[in-house]
Amino acid sequence: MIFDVLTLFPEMFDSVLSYSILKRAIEKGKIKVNLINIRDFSKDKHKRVDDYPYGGGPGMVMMPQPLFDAIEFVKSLGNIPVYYLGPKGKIFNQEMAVKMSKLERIAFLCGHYEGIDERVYSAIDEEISLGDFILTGGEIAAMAIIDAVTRLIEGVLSHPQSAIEESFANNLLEYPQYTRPEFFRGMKVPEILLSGNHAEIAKWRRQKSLEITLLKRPDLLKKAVLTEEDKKFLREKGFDI
Ligand SMILES: C[S@@+](CC[C@H](N)C(=O)[O-])C[C@H]1O[C@@H](n2cnc3c(N)ncnc32)[C@H](O)[C@@H]1O
Repeated sequence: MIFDVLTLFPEMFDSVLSYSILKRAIEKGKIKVNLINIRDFSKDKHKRVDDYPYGGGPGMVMMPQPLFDAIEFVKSLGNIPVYYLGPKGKIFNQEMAVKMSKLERIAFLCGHYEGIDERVYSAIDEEISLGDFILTGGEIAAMAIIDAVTRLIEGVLSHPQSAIEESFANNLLEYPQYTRPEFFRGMKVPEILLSGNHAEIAKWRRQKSLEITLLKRPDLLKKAVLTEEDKKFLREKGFDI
């Protein structure tokens, strides 16, 4: 899968792409991150990409010309959806990550300063937000999304089961995980996990997953695919289903 990233700060991506799963995904040829510097598209003799907002107000706004040209360059490479990363967009989630992971190529436009000239919205496909807060630029949001999507691409994780069991995969939060030692500061690993009884462990994990989701994110349960046994368990815990 190819990610095209339109940014004023391509160097910001260096460290994130040089470690762990993203590094290995690049080495294995599973993903390619094509960093495109928006400044290269500026027709201004000083390579300016921002200007003062009409009507006054603080900060600078990214000018339409370099952004339109950069987006049109990406579009000339193929049928590539261009997502603007901005706080007014649909909030990113695992379902969107799964959909994106099935695409061959996708582009992200990272804003900066006070954001982009409103007319640029006519050139993008959709705006995606990382959450209800303001970032300095879209770069960190693009990195987060690239990371979440890459994990879902076949052959990227050495244990593909991880992506299936992780939180949000089925609109349930993941069950609790433990590792060595068995005892730590008076806290003991649940006995069932030491039993070697895989069927009972699977049952315990499923119930814990339901319990944690009920406690921390009951909103997710409405979208989760639940068995009759799950529903019975949740009813016993007082959930109206
Ligand atoms: C400082 S923000 C501009 C915020 C803008 N003035 C507003 O109030 O909506 C600069 C850039 O950061 C990015 N950004 C900020 N918050 C974001 C979020 N929650 N998700 C994704 N990108 C975000 C956008 O690309 C935006 O153009």
